[in-house]
Parts: sequence; C-alpha cells; structure tokens
Amino acid sequence: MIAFHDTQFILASASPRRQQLLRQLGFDPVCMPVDIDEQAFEGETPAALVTRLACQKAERCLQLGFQKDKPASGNGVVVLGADTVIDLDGEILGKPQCKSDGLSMLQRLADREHSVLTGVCVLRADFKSVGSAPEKNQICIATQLRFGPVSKAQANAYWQSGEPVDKAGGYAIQGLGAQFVAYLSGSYSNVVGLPLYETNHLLTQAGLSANYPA
Ligand SMILES: Cc1cn([C@H]2C[C@H](O)[C@@H](COP(=O)(O)OP(=O)(O)OP(=O)(O)O)O2)c(=O)[nH]c1=O
Repeated sequence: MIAFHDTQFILASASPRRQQLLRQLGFDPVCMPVDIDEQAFEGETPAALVTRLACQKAERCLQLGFQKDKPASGNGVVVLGADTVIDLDGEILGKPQCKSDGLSMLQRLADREHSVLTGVCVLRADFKSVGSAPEKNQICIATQLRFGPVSKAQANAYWQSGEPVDKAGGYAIQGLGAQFVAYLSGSYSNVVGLPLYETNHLLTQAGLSANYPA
C-alpha cells in the first residue's frame, strides 16, 4: 500500500539489494515497488532504456502516493527509482525468462567483456505545491566487466542455485556469480543495482541527509 504521510524517502523498488545498498550509506527508505512495463522500445539503447525505466518507476510511485493520500505533514518527499541491464555490444540482456535463457546468457557472457548499466532517477516533490512538477535528476552509470570461461557444467550448477533468476544477465556478482568475474572497471555497487557514489550525491542534492550509527 502506498501512503506518504510523514515519509521522507521512498524507494520505488522491490529489490532487497537496493534497500541494502541505501542502508549501507546511512539512508533508511520505505520500499514501495511499482509495476511498469520494462520492455525496450525498438532501437532503444541500453542507456536510454535504464534511464527511462528508472524515471518511470519513480514517477509512477509518486503519482500513486499522491492519489492515495494527501500528506498531512512533512516538507516533501524524495523518491528514487532505478533499473539495471547488461549491455552486450549494444544488445540488452535483462532477467532470464527461463532456464535455457539463463544458460544461454551465461554462455554468451563467458570469456569476454560486457557492461552493466544502471539508471537512477531521484524526484523531489514539495508537499506545499502538490500538482507542480517535481524536481528531477537522472543519471546512467556503466561498469565494465570481463568474465572468464564458463563450462556447461558450471552454468548448469549455477542455474540450479536459484541465484540467476531475478538478476539482469542471469548472474549476481555479490553471490556465487562472483566466480565468473575475472575483471571489473568502475563502480561495484552499480552492478548490484545502485552506483553508491553518484546516488549519495543525488540524494544529498535532493535534501536528504544520511544517519550514521552513534
Ligand atoms: C548484474 C547483476 C544484477 N543484479 C540485480 C540488480 C537488480 O535488482 C536486478 C535487475 O532488475 P531491475 O529490473 O533493475 O530491478 P528489480 O526488478 O530487482 O527491482 P525493481 O524493478 O523493483 O527496482 O538485477 C544483481 O543483484 N547482481 C548483479 O551482479
């Protein structure tokens, strides 16, 4: 259920990884997942796709929240949406649809380079001016990776672990999928779902401050 009330910071996501990453920085968002069509448009680049979807997630969340309840107190709300895909020479790899899709993604990523792209959109809406356009900042960050060789037996065993199912490209660098990653250049957290350096900057810019443990 979406209701803003006193809530200051909303994460428009169902991803426990994104929530965990934000907590790592000292932010404590309320999670409000939204359902949007994540299909790419014909000819859409991976960067354009993740940026568009990140913004759609944040905008939909804000729209649903304001429909549900007119906030009674607080200064405003900050909503973050994000989306992650794999860019394999311009081709977009999202989450695997089934086992054969997952195995084929892993084989295609084996022994070569690819990029992981995450789009992040931060909206700030002022409660005093409900109806006016929220302040919007969006970014797209790319991390380059290289996989080593992946045998059929390795790919099969990895699929059986259940880890690949809900991950872009069918692997998780923060889990068993780390066995495939020979090299990484750029932001590690970007691969897991949020580029923390840039996200911290966006959230601070939107007026949020992190809470550090005493
Ligand atoms: C490549 C890679 C992706 N991922 C994850 C990050 C994202 O959660 C997911 C890609 O799917 P997304 O559609 O970006 O996110 P999501 O469906 O998990 O959550 P929501 O749309 O509600 O925000 O893949 C990893 O956790 N580790 C990895 O190594």
